[in-house]
Amino acid sequence: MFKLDGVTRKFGLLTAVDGVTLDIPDGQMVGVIGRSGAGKSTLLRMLNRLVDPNGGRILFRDTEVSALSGSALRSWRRDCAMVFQQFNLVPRLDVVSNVLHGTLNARSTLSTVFNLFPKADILRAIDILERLGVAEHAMKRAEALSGGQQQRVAIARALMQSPKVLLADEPIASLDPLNAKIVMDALKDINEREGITVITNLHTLDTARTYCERIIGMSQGRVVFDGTANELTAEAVREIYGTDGEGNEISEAITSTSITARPMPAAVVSPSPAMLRTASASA
Ligand SMILES: Nc1ncnc2c1ncn2[C@@H]1O[C@H](COP(=O)(O)OP(=O)(O)OP(=O)(O)O)[C@@H](O)[C@H]1O
Repeated sequence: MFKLDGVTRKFGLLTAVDGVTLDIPDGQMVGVIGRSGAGKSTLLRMLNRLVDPNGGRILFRDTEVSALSGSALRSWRRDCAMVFQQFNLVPRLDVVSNVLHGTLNARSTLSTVFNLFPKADILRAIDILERLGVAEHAMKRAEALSGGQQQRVAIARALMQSPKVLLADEPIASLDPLNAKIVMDALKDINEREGITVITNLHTLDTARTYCERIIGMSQGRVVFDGTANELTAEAVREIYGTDGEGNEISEAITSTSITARPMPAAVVSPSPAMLRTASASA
């Protein structure tokens, strides 16, 4: 389990994450929501130490993650894999080699330079690609795939590390609703079948509601909501997202993709300019 105790990150005078204290049991699927700039990415990046906290402690089981350095830190980054909004694949490299690069940390430089991978690893990579429904593209260059396919390859690369935790930083923000659904289904499946803890930042409230057993709402670096989808009342949503600056409530439709396509309520067919500003600020 993760234990975060007063975790803080400042950038100059700005406090991006402000004294976050949380316990996350193994095997949970957690969605982190909040307005743009609320501190979601910084929080996630501190968990695998892409960003160093400058206050508080992060523990995973018996390991103090926030104190790791050198090879212990590299090993933690293997255990705590991450996927990103922009996939971060090597575009001109074929899909299967991209996935095999998930084993890079564990391999010698020489075998990496010559792209020499053991047969067992190659078969495993193909297995994982098959499970994610993209094995037929194994020999294509990553750049030839659609966004949704590339994100599934990125997830395959993360799984190749046999992680204990999978972090996903806005994994569907660049995808159309159908691909967003496929990617979220894949993350949910990994969480349920393998018991891997999944912690994902999401811009869209309805996605968090649909997929995450636990939702953490952040505002100005602080956790202002921690509960289930059912507990996420209109009042809690208001506390997380605030108002549009003119006192109007933020409509849930504005924090929504249409993964679960719903008719737009009349009130948001013609949103006010302030609401549009809020929506694009959080897009
Ligand atoms: N490397 C950095 N240097 C300076 N400021 C930063 C840095 N990273 C983040 N910030 C600031 O910290 C605050 C929180 O940023 P963060 O990216 O964590 O928010 P977020 O909730 O993930 O937003 P978004 O949904 O837009 O990605 C923002 O004000 C941002 O500008």
